[in-house]
Amino acid sequence: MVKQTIQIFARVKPTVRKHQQGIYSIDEDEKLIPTLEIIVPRDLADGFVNNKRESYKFKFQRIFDQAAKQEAIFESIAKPVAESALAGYNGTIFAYGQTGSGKTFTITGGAERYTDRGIIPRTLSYIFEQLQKDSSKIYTTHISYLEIYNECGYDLLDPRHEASSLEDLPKVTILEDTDQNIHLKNLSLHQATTEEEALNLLFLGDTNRMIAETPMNQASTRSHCIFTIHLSSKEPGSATVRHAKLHLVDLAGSERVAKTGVGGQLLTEAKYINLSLHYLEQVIVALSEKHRSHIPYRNSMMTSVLRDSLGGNCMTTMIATISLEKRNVDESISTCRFAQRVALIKNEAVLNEEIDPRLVITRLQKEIQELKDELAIVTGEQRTEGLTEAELIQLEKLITSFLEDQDPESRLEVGADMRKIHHCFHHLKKLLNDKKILGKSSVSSEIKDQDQDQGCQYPSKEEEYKKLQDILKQRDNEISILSK
Ligand SMILES: Nc1ncnc2c1ncn2[C@@H]1O[C@H](COP(=O)(O)OP(=O)(O)OP(=O)(O)O)[C@@H](O)[C@H]1O
Repeated sequence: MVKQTIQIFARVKPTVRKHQQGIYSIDEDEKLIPTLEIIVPRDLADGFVNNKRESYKFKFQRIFDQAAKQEAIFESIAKPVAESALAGYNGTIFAYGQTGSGKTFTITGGAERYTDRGIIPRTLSYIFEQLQKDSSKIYTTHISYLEIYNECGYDLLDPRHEASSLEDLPKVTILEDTDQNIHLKNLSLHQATTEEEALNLLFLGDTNRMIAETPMNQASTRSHCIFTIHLSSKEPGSATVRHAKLHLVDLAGSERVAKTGVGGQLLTEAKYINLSLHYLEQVIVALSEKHRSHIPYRNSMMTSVLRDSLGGNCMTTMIATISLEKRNVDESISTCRFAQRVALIKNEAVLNEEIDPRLVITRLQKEIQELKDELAIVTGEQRTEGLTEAELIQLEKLITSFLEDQDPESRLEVGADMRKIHHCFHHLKKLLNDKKILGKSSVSSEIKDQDQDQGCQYPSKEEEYKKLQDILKQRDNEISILSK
């Protein structure tokens, strides 16, 4: 078991104006815990952030400044989580921040340049590279991609390409079993055997997400997206299987409704988004308080789906995306505050190992068969039904490879089944009678036949015996003459 608090990282989005001096500073040396200091400009101090303080300090595991490359983000944040998932631990990486602060850029990446690839494609690439290297295990990878919009779940991997709005996609609902495990009904799981197949699924999901996006529903801003890599592994011949889920989550914009000042449909959306992020906050507050027995996971779909990631069996990482333009200072401060609370949550990740009942059944069936065979030999009770066509072919293959094997120690292993043993003897006899073998073994009789044709006579056993007796008698006579 690995006990760990949720790891928090901050990423500052590049500003349009190159020098946003005086708004923030990063101190990497302060007792070795990196600190982000946000300085509220004087003209804002009495405004949005209605507070006398001018400077706010927040601690993070690491802070990535504007120039940070996608590669560095992957190496420091996502790679360790992917490694744990490969070892059998659940993992979650979620990006949290206001609209436009770089959540999608960080999680999925930018479309313009290859180097802008985000955490999802890089993680897929890394995972498949590792799977290729490790031949000691058999791995299976499945992908699912869920979008949550206004408290409804949608399957983004619907392959029909018929969705013109989000509502056309299959609706995903939550089911809870008696052990309080969450199941997502209608969320399709797709096997990916190569990086390319997995990337195609990501592309399909992002396309469905874009198609379903209307001006009123700018999906990336107003919905939560959860891309999940389901990994399972087992050693050849073993019935123990390890499972791990790796959630890569792009949350909706975290800005507050009051400030956005929207109306109508957008207000409804903002209310929902706000509500689900509010519920996320409630869960996080409840988890960070000691002795809280009830955690309100069930209040929203997102917290239900991410239940294990928050205070459960998971290694979780949060990336606070921050836009430090003057007008975004107050939102950035609330993002950082949220992150500080998240950092208090303790998770306990366990190795998700289980015995696959199907593999156990197959192994036991084989064992039963072997025991039955042995018992039949011991008791003399033999199986009488004929061997199947497949069994006969298999036996003949075994005989051929046994005969071809140059190793004098090689054995013909057919198990303790008398039917198979008999068949082997029959087959060997047939081979012996085969022309080729007969040809070799009849050489001596052919020579004998030829000699007889030429008038040669071979002595019988009696004649040979008499001849030897004569020689013995002759030798005795010779010895007695010599001794005189
Ligand atoms: N680190 C970065 N480097 C370069 N461009 C960035 C970076 N972060 C964000 N951007 C750009 O800023 C814009 C907004 O970013 P993005 O869409 O990722 O924000 P978001 O937080 O996901 O917003 P939303 O809540 O609307 O989904 C995009 O054009 C993106 O390419």
